Amino acid sequence: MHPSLEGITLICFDLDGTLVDSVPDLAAAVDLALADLALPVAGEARVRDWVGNGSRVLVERALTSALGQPPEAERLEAAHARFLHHYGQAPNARTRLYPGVREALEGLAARGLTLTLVTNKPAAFIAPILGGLGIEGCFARCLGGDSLAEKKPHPAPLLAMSDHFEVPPSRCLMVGDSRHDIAAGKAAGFRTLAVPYGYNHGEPVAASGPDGLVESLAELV
Ligand SMILES: O=C(O)COP(=O)(O)O
Ligand SMILES: [Mg+2]
Repeated sequence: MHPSLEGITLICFDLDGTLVDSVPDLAAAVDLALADLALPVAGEARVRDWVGNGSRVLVERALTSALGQPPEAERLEAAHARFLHHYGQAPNARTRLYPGVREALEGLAARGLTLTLVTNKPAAFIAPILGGLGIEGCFARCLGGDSLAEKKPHPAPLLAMSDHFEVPPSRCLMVGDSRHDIAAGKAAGFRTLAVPYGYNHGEPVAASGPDGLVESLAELV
């Protein structure tokens, strides 16, 4: 048993940058939204550093970069609506599971652990993405960035999982790629585990002080 799992019965997984490399499709939708507004496109490398705080903040960062200043509320709403439209058309065109993810999820579920998903991505995209990759059956419950009033780094969605499954936070593990996952996990009283290969605004996630770090989720099984 991996030391991070000792005493753990419930795991909350982050999605983008932890289970799936979704930046190619996120960047495509951001660029289509920018083009709709006759603004210069951003490209994958920059979008990678902007992911992590949900779709509205992603679009806000893209507009701020394109305009050289923060957007007005009306322009942000228009661009966000265009982003949601485009991303909804093809959330899975180039999105892929990271190596080891499928084996890890299946192995952990087979051991009787309760697996859940807590993403800052809008909830509407969760089922199409998990379904497209064939991993929807691994999760007992999923929450998106708009499922509750608060999203990560707030601990609310993690505590909602702990409450729902009646598992005390000390027996819960948050697994993620960004400082928002680690901060939410710490604030919820969960153990925290980081993966270094995802998106963390260009900084190493180890700087957030997770309880553990694995190069691949396959190490868990
Ligand atoms: O949509 C985002 O900004 C990030 O989503 P995540 O919480 O699954 O990493
Ligand atoms: Mg993430």
